[in-house]
Amino acid sequence: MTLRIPPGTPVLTAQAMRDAEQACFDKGVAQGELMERAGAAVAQAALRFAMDRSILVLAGPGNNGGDAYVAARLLAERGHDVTVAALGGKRDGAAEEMRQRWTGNTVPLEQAEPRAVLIDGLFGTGMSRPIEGAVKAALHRLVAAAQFSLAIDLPSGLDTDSGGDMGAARVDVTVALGSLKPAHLLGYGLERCGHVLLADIGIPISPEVVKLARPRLTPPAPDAHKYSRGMVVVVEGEMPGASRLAARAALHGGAGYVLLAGTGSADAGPDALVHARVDDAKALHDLLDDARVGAVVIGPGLGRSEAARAKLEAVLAAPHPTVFDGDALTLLGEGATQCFAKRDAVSILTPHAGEFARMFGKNGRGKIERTRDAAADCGAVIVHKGPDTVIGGLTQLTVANAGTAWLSTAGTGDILAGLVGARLAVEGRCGVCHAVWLHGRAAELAGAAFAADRLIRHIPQAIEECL
Ligand SMILES: NC(=O)C1=CN([C@@H]2O[C@H](COP(=O)(O)OP(=O)(O)OC[C@H]3O[C@@H](n4cnc5c(N)ncnc54)[C@H](O)[C@@H]3O)[C@@H](O)[C@H]2O)[C@@H](O)CC1
Ligand SMILES: [K+]
Repeated sequence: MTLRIPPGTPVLTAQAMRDAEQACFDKGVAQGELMERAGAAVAQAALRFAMDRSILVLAGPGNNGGDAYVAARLLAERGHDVTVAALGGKRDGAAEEMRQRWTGNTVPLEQAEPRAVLIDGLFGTGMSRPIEGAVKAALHRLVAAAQFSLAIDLPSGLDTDSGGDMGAARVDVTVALGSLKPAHLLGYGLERCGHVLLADIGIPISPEVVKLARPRLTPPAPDAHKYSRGMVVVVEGEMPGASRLAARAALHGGAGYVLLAGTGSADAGPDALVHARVDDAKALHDLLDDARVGAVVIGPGLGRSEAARAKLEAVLAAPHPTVFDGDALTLLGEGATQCFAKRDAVSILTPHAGEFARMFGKNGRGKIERTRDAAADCGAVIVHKGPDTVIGGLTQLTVANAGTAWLSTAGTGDILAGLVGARLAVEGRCGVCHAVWLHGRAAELAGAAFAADRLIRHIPQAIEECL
């Protein structure tokens, strides 16, 4: 049982999990065997927290309920006072076998009395519709009255692939079986799952999606110089503070040379930042005619005027890897897919939910699928920001719960754009995920109530932790 979810842990959708289980069955592992392992992992976790308190196990109609019956049996064998609150009668396959092997106290779900410890095995990855009135009421009543609650695989009432709410109650601990699911990291799941533990139940997994890992970074080579370290051009806009934040983040993010292309006024430091006067799109075009440029950042504070649009066009036409953020994304709006699909150079898009919806529309699918599809349509890397950032367009989709809620302050997105630019110039496309991790780690190091400026100071320490 893993107490802290290790870096790079696979994240499987409901279907991918079913496929992985099926591959196990095809190799001759019986369904009952997997269910025994799942129930044993749940019982092991519950034992840690239950002490000698009485336990109520909710057992639903599917295999999540089968796991619940196994856990109930194993806990009762250990001398615990266990009651099962069952939903439905006869089950199928291994779940029915486990129900029959349970010989202890059983009551119908809706008549169950609360106990100190609650184990929720009503629904897992098979949730297909919102939980209905009486069942939902019983679930919420019993979870609220328990001193400690633990969910098997997922809190019942979460949509596995989107983290959408279908009537879930918040539990203290969730034991994820076999792998993480998107709902452990996305949307409502972030709050409803409580502390997530991961139980290895021996199902081989080949992941399409992983949880963001701390990167391993390499220091500059002995013969490095400022240009070989990575040169970043940040395009200054109508709100120069935002682009300065991005430029300073790029400087602290490991780039060798950062050039702010705008008014050319060096009044607002730091002194290491190089200021180039760029009055219009033509001047920007000329500035970008430089093979040493490793990455361009455009969007923070850019504005939405015709002049801003002309600068954006100049950057789009340039051959350099580029981070498109904020106003650059808003200016493109619905035309984004077409525009990026025909761009040859590497494009990294860093939209928040609103910018993403303006470019790619809103539909009912989960954040992982929407990000993956948009990245594929654009031929770009997309960092779909939020407390549950999803990065699509690289070899593996990555989900990050990086940082803290204190990141919800003005300027932190500009800093991420600059940091992505720096890591892109230093390491190429793989640097995108690294930047997201460094940004989150810098937020942890910055502590409470920081202003965005202060976040930048913590980036070098975050980098040092990865060397
Ligand atoms: N497939 C396997 O062999 C294994 C599955 N495992 C467990 O099995 C779970 C998935 O099992 P299932 O696919 O059977 O699905 P679930 O047990 O999550 O639930 C499916 C059942 O609930 C019903 N249902 C769905 N939504 C409902 C609603 N709103 N109201 C009332 N009934 C509803 C369905 O009709 C079906 O009978 C995993 O989360 C995990 O706990 C583990 O035991 C490991 C092995
Ligand atoms: K559950």
